[in-house]
Amino acid sequence: MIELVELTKKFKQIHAVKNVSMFIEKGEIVGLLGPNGAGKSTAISMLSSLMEPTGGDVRYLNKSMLKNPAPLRKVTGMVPQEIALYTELTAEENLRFFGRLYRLRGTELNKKIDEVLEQIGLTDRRKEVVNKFSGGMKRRLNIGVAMLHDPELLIMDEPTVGIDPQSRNYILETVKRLNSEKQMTVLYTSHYMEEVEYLCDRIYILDKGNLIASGTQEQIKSILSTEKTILVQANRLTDEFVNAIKTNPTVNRIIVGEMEITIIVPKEVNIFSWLIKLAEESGLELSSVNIKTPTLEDVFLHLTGRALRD
Ligand SMILES: Nc1ncnc2c1ncn2[C@@H]1O[C@H](COP(=O)(O)OP(=O)(O)OP(=O)(O)O)[C@@H](O)[C@H]1O
Repeated sequence: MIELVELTKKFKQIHAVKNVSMFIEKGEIVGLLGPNGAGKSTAISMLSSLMEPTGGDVRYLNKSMLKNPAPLRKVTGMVPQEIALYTELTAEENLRFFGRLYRLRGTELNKKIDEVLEQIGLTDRRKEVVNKFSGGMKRRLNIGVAMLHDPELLIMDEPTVGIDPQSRNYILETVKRLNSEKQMTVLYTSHYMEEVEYLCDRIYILDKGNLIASGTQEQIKSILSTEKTILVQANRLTDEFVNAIKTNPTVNRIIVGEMEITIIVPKEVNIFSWLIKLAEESGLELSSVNIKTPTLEDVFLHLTGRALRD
């Protein structure tokens, strides 16, 4: 349905997106995962023709959209990261205002407003002004605005940042529902790997403007098939303990949290008993040592040496 072909964006000093190629098939939920500043917003701004690329192409149904983006715009709903609503107006008035911009009128508009309010779970709050809404409700209304013209493709730019867990859950479930009931195609950008793991059929991982991995979750995780991840939790950590692990030649990578350490070693390496002995020698009490099944976070760590949320 949509293809990004070697898409590039350079700002003066910054090469924000470097030769990124992606495709989105009809009916898929595709994830674009990467830490802050990875280039996700820049990539989707180019995809939705809000920003001109420095190089490359955006194609919709095999036609370039760079000179004439109208066909793609018509079928795209964009949920921006920033809330774009009139806070003095009610939920319903906002939808009416934006619906008119999409040239909806009369009963068609009323019907659409009712349908969207239902989908975002704000039917009973429709008469309330937006500045009384919680962050999560504003985000839901922001999504509703993008759905007014029945888009085939919904592009969501980190739609759950800074909201309460309940609203976040609601948004994730709404995306799933729209996809399964209305066959809506979704491009979902996030730096929360668990959201992308939960929602997406296929995933692209972006870091510093580069696409560093892509495929289904299984394909991406198979990058780690030669390694395993060990999670060590302790009541406290000491430099001595951490340094000993860091300098163990069988350890490929390590990430240190406040009370836990993630260690990546080759699959065949067994450092369980060594770790326990080391903890004893360092006077640490370990609360658990577990082998984790790989997550996308582990893949990111493996590929970049950094945590996704650094
Ligand atoms: N208009 C701009 N002018 C200059 N630099 C920019 C501009 N927009 C983005 N950048 C830079 O491009 C890089 C990628 O930013 P982008 O917003 O696309 O990342 P992101 O993955 O969406 O991260 P975030 O989650 O923080 O929005 C960053 O280094 C950013 O500072």
